[in-house]
Amino acid sequence: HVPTAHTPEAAPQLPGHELLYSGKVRGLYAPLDPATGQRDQERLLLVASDRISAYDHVLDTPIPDKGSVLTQMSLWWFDQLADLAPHHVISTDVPEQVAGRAVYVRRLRMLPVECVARAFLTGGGLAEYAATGTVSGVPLPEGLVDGSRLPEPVFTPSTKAPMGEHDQPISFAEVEELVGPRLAARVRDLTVAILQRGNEIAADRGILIADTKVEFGIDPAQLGLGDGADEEIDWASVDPDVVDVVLADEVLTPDSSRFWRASEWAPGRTQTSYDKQVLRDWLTSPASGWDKASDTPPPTLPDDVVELTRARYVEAYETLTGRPFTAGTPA
Ligand SMILES: N#Cc1c(N)ncnc1-c1cnn(Cc2cccc(F)c2)c1
Repeated sequence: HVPTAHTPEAAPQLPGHELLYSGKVRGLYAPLDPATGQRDQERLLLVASDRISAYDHVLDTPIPDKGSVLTQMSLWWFDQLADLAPHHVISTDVPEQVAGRAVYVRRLRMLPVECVARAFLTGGGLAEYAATGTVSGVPLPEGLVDGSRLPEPVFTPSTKAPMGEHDQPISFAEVEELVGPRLAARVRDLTVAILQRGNEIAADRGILIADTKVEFGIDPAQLGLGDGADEEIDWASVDPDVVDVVLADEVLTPDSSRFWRASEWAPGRTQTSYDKQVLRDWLTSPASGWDKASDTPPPTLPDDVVELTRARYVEAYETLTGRPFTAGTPA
C-alpha cells in the first residue's frame, strides 16, 4: 500500500466549487454553475480530509484514506438508518480530487442544535453526572462509573458553538425554546433511535458506540423559503409530522462518535479508543517529546503510528460493514 495522503490542510481549493465552511477536518463547498459562476443553491459538497485531531489539536500529519473510510462508513450508516430518517445524500459522483471522500448533499436549513445521545457514560457527561447525578437534566442511577452502560441512551444536546469553540451542553427545555417542543421531541427521539440502532448493529460486530453527535435539517422548500433565502426561521411553527426532518452531516463515524472495542470495555477506567488510542498513547509517551498540557502543537507523527492508525480506521469500516475497503472509490 503506497499511502497517498490527502490535503495538508483541511479544505483545499476545488475547481468549480466555493469553500463555504471549513471545519477541523472537513470542508463544505458550494458547487458553482459553470455558465454563470453562481453558487448552486440546492446542493453542497461535503468533503472529509485525511486530517486527524487529538487533544483539541489538528495534527499536521494526515492519515492516508481516513477521509475516504469515514465517508464510506457514513454512507453505509445512512442506508442502515433509512427506515428511521431520510438523509441528505444526493450523489457520490464527485470531483476526482476528492474521489471516495466527498458527497453531494441536499442544501438544507440546519436546526441550531448539536444532537448528542449517550449510551455509555464518559467524558463531559460523566463529569456532569459526578457533580449532579444527572446528565442534561436527566436523573441517572447512582453508582455509575467511567464507561458505565446507561439503562437506555440519553439525549444530551448542546449548542452549536462558533468554529473552534466547545459546544455547550443545554437542557431539553432549552432545545424546546430553540426549536419548539415538537421539533425538540422529534430530534430527541431520532437521535436516541439512531444510537440505539447503531449499537444493535455494532454490537454484533464487537464494537460499542458510546455516544454520537448528529445534525438534522429541513428542505427550504418545505419551509416555504426560496433556495437562496437565509431569513430567520421560526422553528416552533414547523410541524415535524408535515415536513421531513432530514439526517444530515456525517453519521456514526469515529469522528462524530466514540468507538470502543467490546472486548476491551471495562467500566471504572478510561476506555481505549478504537481508532485514536495508538495516536493518543504515542502523543502522551516520552517518545513524542510533547506535553499535552503545553499549548504547543503536537509533533509530526512517525510512519508506524500513521500506518497503525490508518489500519484502525480500515478495520472499523470492514468490521462494521463486512465490505473490503477500497481507497478512493465509493463502495
Ligand atoms: N451536512 C450538511 C448541511 C446540509 N446538508 N445543508 C446545509 N448545511 C449543512 C451544514 C452546515 N454546516 N455543517 C457542518 C459542517 C459539515 C462539514 C464541514 C463543515 F465545515 C461544517 C453542515
